[in-house]
Amino acid sequence: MTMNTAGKTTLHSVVPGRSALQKRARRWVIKIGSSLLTQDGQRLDLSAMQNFVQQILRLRAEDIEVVLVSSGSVSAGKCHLGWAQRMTTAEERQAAASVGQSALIHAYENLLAEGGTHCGQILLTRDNFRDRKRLKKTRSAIEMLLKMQILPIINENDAIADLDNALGNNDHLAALVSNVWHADLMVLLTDQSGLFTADPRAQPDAEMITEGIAGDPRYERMVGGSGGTVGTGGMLTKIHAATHAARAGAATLIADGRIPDVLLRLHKGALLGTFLRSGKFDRKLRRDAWTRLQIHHGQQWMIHPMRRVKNEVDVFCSETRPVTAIPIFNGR
Ligand SMILES: Nc1ncnc2c1ncn2[C@@H]1O[C@H](COP(=O)(O)OP(=O)(O)O)[C@@H](O)[C@H]1O
Ligand SMILES: N[C@@H](CCC(=O)OP(=O)(O)O)C(=O)O
Repeated sequence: MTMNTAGKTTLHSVVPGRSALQKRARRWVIKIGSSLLTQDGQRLDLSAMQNFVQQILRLRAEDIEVVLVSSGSVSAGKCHLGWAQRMTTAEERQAAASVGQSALIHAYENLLAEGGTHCGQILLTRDNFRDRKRLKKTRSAIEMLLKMQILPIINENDAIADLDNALGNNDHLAALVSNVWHADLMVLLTDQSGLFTADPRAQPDAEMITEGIAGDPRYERMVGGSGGTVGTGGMLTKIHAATHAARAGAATLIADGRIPDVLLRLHKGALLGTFLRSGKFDRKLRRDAWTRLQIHHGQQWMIHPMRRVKNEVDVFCSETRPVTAIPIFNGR
């Protein structure tokens, strides 16, 4: 913050830090990858699922709306069918997804019932995002469930997806859902701490990126494929998803879902994982969010209205001596 001789206070940086953004995000899309939901890519890991469900219920108790995008149907189906071998045809994958999806949703429903609530399953393909009418239908399905305090659990409809309508991975699906539903934050939970400068399985000395801008072209050169046997897209689909979600203003967090209470800690502003800002959201914040400034005059704090000039905030003060100013975000 600087002050010129005319007694004009200019606040140069009005975009809050990631911690503040995490605390303020009210609409979360949370995507959980197969590697976190299954034990070694085999049967569903019910205790891990219970842990995620409990965290989501606690977020909801804090007035956060949550939409869950859950992978796991193909792995669960393979296990149910006793298929140890690798699937070779698209039809086998479809069958595994069909069987596994019902097991997956049954497990979620049982876990949510313990918390006195339900889930609503929504299975989508690319077709559901093709035109305005179908987009509206997708959004209204999500919103109705939320209004009824039911947790929407979304997956790709792999049982019927074909070359024309397949999305291919749930990172992409989570980004589409974030855009349709106007999420503030998309959390991609995976089996690594975040995005590293190289695949940490191949390069153990790679460093984690803690914060950046979604769409930064340097990230594409850092990622390798999926490291495990169950995940599909690796980090590449996650950074593409972040770029996509950012277009509608959602920030993305890529974090390790095995960290105890990871979602709750993120909500408290903890600096875990990789935070990828949406440039669009930042611009919107500069434009809309700061409504007044609290300014320290002598012994008193006073509220000043403010004036915006381009992307900066100007405040006229009656006094010429330096002041301390705290921006007020949307009235808070
Ligand atoms: N630059 C990178 N940073 C972190 N992980 C990476 C990177 N490049 C590739 N990966 C791999 O991506 C994997 C996570 O993606 P994936 O297996 O598809 O998980 P999920 O099932 O959670 O979507 C990691 O286990 C890791 O080996
Ligand atoms: N729709 C598929 C998951 C596809 C997918 O993106 O998997 P992952 O990389 O583990 O998140 C399933 O339910 O098995």
